[in-house]
Amino acid sequence: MATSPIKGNVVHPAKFNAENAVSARRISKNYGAVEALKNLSLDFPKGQLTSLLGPSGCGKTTLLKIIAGLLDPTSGEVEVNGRAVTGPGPDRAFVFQDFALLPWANVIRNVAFGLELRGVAQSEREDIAARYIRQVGLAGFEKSYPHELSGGMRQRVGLARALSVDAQVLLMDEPFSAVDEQTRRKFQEDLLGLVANENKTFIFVTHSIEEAVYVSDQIALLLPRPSRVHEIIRPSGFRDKGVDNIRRDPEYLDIVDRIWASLRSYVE
Ligand SMILES: Nc1ncnc2c1ncn2[C@@H]1O[C@H](COP(=O)(O)OP(=O)(O)OP(=O)(O)O)[C@@H](O)[C@H]1O
Repeated sequence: MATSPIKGNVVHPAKFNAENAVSARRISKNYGAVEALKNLSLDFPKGQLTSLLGPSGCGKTTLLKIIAGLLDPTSGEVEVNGRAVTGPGPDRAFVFQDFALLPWANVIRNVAFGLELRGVAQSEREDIAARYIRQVGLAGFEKSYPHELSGGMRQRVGLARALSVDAQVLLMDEPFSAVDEQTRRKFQEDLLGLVANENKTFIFVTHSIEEAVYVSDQIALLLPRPSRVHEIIRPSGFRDKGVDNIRRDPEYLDIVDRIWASLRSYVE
């Protein structure tokens, strides 16, 4: 198992030395006879975005749910800021693939829902929700209902809800898979802005190699089931070159190729 950064990438020293917000240690997870994860260890640096990338069914969602505290590992443990995870907690927020919005509640109530569950007073939670609704580009839609919104807008509501509870760790399970390509690219750009400005730790599951390379400070390549970390890649050289230049940057293209070379054996 190689868990060192791929040689040849320029690693931003400040980012490389960052402390870890989340550490998964020797995680195994069996579903009956199915071994999903086996002895998987991975650190998630604070304030950075780590993507989990790997063949379908390798256990990415399982790992995310274990970190969220929604699922117990068969063995091993997860620490968030040095404290062992024993269940869901306010330090982590989950952005679901299917948005998980309340159909009977308008946008502001949906965004404020996490705060409502935490007992925050209505005027305060609506102020906070309104701020994040603006931040994700949904100003003017506060009173709309989920069925009146496009898939991309619903995804933004889910993101605003996760941001508004002010969790330090955001867990995102293929958050952009249900939207069209243009919307997806815009989300990816916006996500880079959030990572830069919000000082939160993002853990991001995606099937897309290009998406992982575009948005990530760190990419963990997982092996097929029973899964563990095959390789850790830290793209860094193109991060400051502007969102429009990333996709034609030689380092970006090189990393995309190398990941594909690594993963293609599992799909052939
Ligand atoms: N509740 C469950 N009961 C039994 N097996 C399960 C359960 N949940 C997941 N699995 C199995 O565990 C393995 C890992 O599943 P998981 O959903 O974590 O993978 P994934 O990498 O997220 O998949 P994908 O990329 O297709 O979304 C798969 O083989 C899956 O069939």
